[in-house]
Amino acid sequence: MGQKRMLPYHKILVSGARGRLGSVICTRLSADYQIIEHVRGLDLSTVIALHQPDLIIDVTSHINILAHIAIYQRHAIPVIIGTSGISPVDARLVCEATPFPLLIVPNFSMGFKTLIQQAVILSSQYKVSKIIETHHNQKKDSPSGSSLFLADRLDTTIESIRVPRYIAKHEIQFCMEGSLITISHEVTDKSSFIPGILHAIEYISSKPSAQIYYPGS
Ligand SMILES: NC(=O)C1=CN([C@@H]2O[C@H](COP(=O)(O)OP(=O)(O)OC[C@H]3O[C@@H](n4cnc5c(N)ncnc54)[C@H](OP(=O)(O)O)[C@@H]3O)[C@@H](O)[C@H]2O)C=CC1
Ligand SMILES: O=C(O)C1=N[C@H](C(=O)O)C[C@H](O)C1
Repeated sequence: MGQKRMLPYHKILVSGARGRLGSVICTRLSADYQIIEHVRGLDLSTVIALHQPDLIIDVTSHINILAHIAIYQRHAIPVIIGTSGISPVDARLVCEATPFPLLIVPNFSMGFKTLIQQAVILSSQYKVSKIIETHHNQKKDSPSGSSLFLADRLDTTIESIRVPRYIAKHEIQFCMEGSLITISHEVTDKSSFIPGILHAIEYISSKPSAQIYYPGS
């Protein structure tokens, strides 16, 4: 009979628990972890002090994320930030000022890391033309968080497109003598974020320093 694997955490607080991504995370993680739901209107610091989670996942909004991070820094509990809208400059400042495990994860989809790796290789041979990011029209921030980090890495511009009933796509165009090369990563099912979230939970349990993190091999 196989032994049950020891889980790295017991009690996970999910801020943004009732949102599109938060609800998928809570459903999946509730099989293995005790989930504390933090929703708008509840004082975040009070909820943390009351429930003493051993890990926090934030999937809320670009408007409040820096204020939430300041609260996490006061409580010094390991935290995974999936919320977009943090600029690469702010992300680096947050990491420098955080002496405990904090992961800023611009994109939980495992394939996104491959997109970055391939883009970096191509950018050494071709001129990067632009990034095009396409998302569902309920998305509140623009450009997407992932495209901000891509643009920072590739030193290029971003075009944003919003479409009803869409999930997410990031494309990078490279140009060469009268032709274009385009590479892209598209999320076709929100469940594709879950393996990356599990990967991030495993990784943060190894107590890394605060960092920008892309799940995947
Ligand atoms: N890293 C990644 O791979 C991914 C990141 N994201 C990012 O995650 C975030 C959430 O996305 P999504 O679930 O689609 O968005 P939703 O708007 O569906 O969900 C966000 C949830 O957070 C709540 N919320 C907003 N502000 C606060 C606050 N101050 N305190 C507590 N709860 C709050 C919202 O409540 P209310 O409805 O009342 O506003 C809502 O329930 C976005 O920044 C998005 O870009 C999304 C997908 C993948
Ligand atoms: O809001 C979304 O949906 C997504 N947000 C993230 C971003 O802004 O980069 C990641 C993914 O593209 C889905």
